[in-house]
Amino acid sequence: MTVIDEMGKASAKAQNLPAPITSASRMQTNRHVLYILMDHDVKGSGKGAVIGFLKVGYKKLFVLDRHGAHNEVEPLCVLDFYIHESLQRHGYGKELFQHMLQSERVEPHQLAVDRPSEKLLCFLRKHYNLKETISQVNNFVIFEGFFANQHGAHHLLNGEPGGPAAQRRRTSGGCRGQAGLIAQRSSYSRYGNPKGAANIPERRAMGQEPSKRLQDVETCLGSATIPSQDPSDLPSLSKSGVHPPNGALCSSEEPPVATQPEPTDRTEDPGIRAVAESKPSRQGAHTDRLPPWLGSRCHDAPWAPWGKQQSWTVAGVFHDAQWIRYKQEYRNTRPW
Ligand SMILES: CC(=O)SCCNC(=O)CCNC(=O)[C@H](O)C(C)(C)COP(=O)(O)OP(=O)(O)OC[C@H]1O[C@@H](n2cnc3c(N)ncnc32)[C@H](O)[C@@H]1OP(=O)(O)O
Repeated sequence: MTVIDEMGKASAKAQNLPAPITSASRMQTNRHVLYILMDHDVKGSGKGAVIGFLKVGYKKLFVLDRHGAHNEVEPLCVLDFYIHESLQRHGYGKELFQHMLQSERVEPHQLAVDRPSEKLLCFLRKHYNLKETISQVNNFVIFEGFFANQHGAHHLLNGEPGGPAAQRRRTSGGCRGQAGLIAQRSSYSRYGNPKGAANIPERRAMGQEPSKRLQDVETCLGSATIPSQDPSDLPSLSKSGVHPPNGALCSSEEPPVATQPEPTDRTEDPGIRAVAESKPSRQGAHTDRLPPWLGSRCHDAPWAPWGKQQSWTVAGVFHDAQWIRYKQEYRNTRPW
């Protein structure tokens, strides 16, 4: 947990975020999956060192297509990605990302990326030829080809085999947040407490034999270290190999993440839903100005605090333009 917290802090610092968006406590309360790249061969320590991590998870989003129409989708999203400063541009990011793609069984253009940094945009352009973005009004970035695979995404929703993130999405609340996956440079391990191990037979059942090298995270990560932020602290790191010093570097003078106000993941946004559901749908609505993405009734909403404007009822649920906009904004994991 300390290692995850420290990685989250380092990533936030690298991205100039006001607070970490990845921490062990957050991993326990959501269905995201954390891939961690580790080097076991750190000379001297015997504990291994963390090189970086990649956090992904499925999210319901409203995204615009090329015609400006809203689509409600649930893509796999890249939520946080970090390689230690001293090791960037050595190919480790690609190694980790590639492992995630294979493990989740997704193509790069099927992903949505949560407010990508300039470095990540360059990375995606270079390694996956993802250049053309489709403009959105939220902070997620999607690329040309995203809508071509919606059929595949639907399959995942309906129980087709998927990667760890898809499994976690399908897992009932009881197992929520209890399993993750560690990608190590030389071996892959599942991160989880004893209950989390319940997911392993599920992988077998889907014909995906767990690696012979599968281990409990306690044996590989529990004692691992993370390189410090300052590359100058790492004199033994070479361009060709990763050799952080022995016993390095979990120390931090910052207070623990748990004591800082954590950013809220508003994916569920129950408050917004409650407001929407408490409003009755009016009968006798206008039907002549339907938005392109909805084939249903259109209302005025004189009771709305924001005044009279268009609203729609879809499958019996009240919607208006502001609500849609609101939802888009608050589905982002980075509220700032
Ligand atoms: C949704 C999100 O998570 S947004 C946040 C993304 N994370 C960050 O910005 C944190 C800081 N950056 C990093 O941790 C890393 O640079 C990552 C994760 C983006 C990429 O990992 P790396 O190990 O550096 O990638 P890898 O070595 O496989 O590929 C290198 C390519 O990435 C891109 N890249 C990496 N660093 C930079 C940089 N400083 N400036 C511009 N492009 C960069 C380039 O395309 C580079 O290719 P090039 O060297 O030929 O120009």
